[in-house]
Amino acid sequence: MAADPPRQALPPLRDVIAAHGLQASKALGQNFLLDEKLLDRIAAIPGPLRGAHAFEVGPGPGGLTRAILRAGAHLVAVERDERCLPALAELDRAFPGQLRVISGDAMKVDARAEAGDGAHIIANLPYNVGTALLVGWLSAPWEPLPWWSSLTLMFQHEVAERIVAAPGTDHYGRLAVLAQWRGEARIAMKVHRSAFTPPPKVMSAVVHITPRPAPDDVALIHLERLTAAAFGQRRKMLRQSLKGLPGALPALDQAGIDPTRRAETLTVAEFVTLARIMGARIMGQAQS
Ligand SMILES: C[S@@+](CC[C@H](N)C(=O)[O-])C[C@H]1O[C@@H](n2cnc3c(N)ncnc32)[C@H](O)[C@@H]1O
Repeated sequence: MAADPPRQALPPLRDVIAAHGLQASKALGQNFLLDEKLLDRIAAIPGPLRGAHAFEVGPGPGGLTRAILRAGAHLVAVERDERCLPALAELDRAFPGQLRVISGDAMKVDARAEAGDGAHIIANLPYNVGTALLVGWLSAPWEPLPWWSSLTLMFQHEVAERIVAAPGTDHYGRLAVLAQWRGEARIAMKVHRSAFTPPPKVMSAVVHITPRPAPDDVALIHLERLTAAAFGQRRKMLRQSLKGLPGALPALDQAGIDPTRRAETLTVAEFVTLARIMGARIMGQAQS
């Protein structure tokens, strides 16, 4: 379906940055994307957005914001840098009724309350809070799905690799287990550093995550404790790294997992099985 034209012609993003004096701030992780074709491709990753709700962190001068609005979404965008607000107000006028901008820190905003259930989260994330925001969205209650429909998020390439990593690879760790327990995670697009203004030191990638229904008998807390202990000493055998975690060694035995294996060799399904057994044992002890 063709993209919605804005009600009034939009100036090129480079001119928006110049007109509003938006010198990029390193402290705010500002690396802007100005190529509108690239931005339209990113906004297309979640699938058709016409009439959908979307939530964006860090719209900045509004490049990705425009693309999401052109795709027909109703968007709530949270921006910490007040210098960007006039540029975003221009977008509000160009796409009337589609955009609501919240001036503030995304770490303190209740995204679910602001964007509503079913929203697609789409963002070129500031690198300093990107992982914390992701973990927050992945840790949201699953009932049996989370409140959001999908996550389309730009990270530094190394972080993207940690999210999608397979067992037995160097990047496999807590983030991979959490993301892949909760959803289907894939790298949807690699983005060269030269696409950004100013260019960051490293390459970037867009990760797309769609949620899968959570097994209702595994509590996040058990999976977190397990992966923290196991990957805290990732080169050690599980019988060593899990020694201090109550219930973990009997759970290994019950699951038939060789205690001489190392954390990085366990599949996400094996971690989930262990967490389920640990949780059941703790519940059983509490009831006896
Ligand atoms: C990588 S830039 C992306 C800008 C724009 N979306 C783009 O793609 O060109 C990150 C943006 O997040 C904003 N930001 C940084 N920390 C933030 C926070 N805690 N809450 C909300 N926005 C934040 C920055 O001001 C900046 O506009």
